[in-house]
Amino acid sequence: MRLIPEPLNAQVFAPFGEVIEAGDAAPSFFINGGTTQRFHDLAAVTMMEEAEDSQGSRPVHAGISVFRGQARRFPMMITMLERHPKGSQAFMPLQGRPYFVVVAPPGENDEPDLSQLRLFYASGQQGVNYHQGTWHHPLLALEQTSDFLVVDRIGGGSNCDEYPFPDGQSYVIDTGK
Ligand SMILES: NC(=O)N[C@@H](O)C(=O)O
Ligand code: NI
Repeated sequence: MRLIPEPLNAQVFAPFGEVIEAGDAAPSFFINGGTTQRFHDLAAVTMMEEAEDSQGSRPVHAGISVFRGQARRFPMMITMLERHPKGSQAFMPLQGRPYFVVVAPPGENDEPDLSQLRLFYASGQQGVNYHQGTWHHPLLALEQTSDFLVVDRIGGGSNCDEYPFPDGQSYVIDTGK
């Protein structure tokens, strides 16, 4: 089955997370004597604490990392999704390059509802913050190797559930170029 890319905006992405974008619709105010416009609280970082029994591990914190994603080749077969049940995960492009986002809503089951699978085209000015538990495909950089600032939970316990699609069930994504 082929997934059709949809333009990304805060409304359509709301079931999956937030869009991080310094646009006209974003709440903002001026600080630093009017020299800086603060686009305020665009997304929430959520994290679950350590399990009681995790001895000696570093305290849970929101880590800031850089992901250097290699350009994917298209058309591409999507055969799995993952989720982070203990924390949110945010991606912000650092070089203004577009990327694809594949998501399915979070839920109580151990499997995503693939009937609600969505493909979004994110511009190079849009970041995404996946809600805790939102099913998503790992980073899908387009065109060229691209750097992304990533904010997610660093801490103990298992925080990455992977779901390989059942045999014979796969989805094709393409840039249409
Ligand atoms: N595994 C990892 O750190 N990256 C994924 O979570 C991803 O969403 O790219
Ligand atoms: Ni992830």
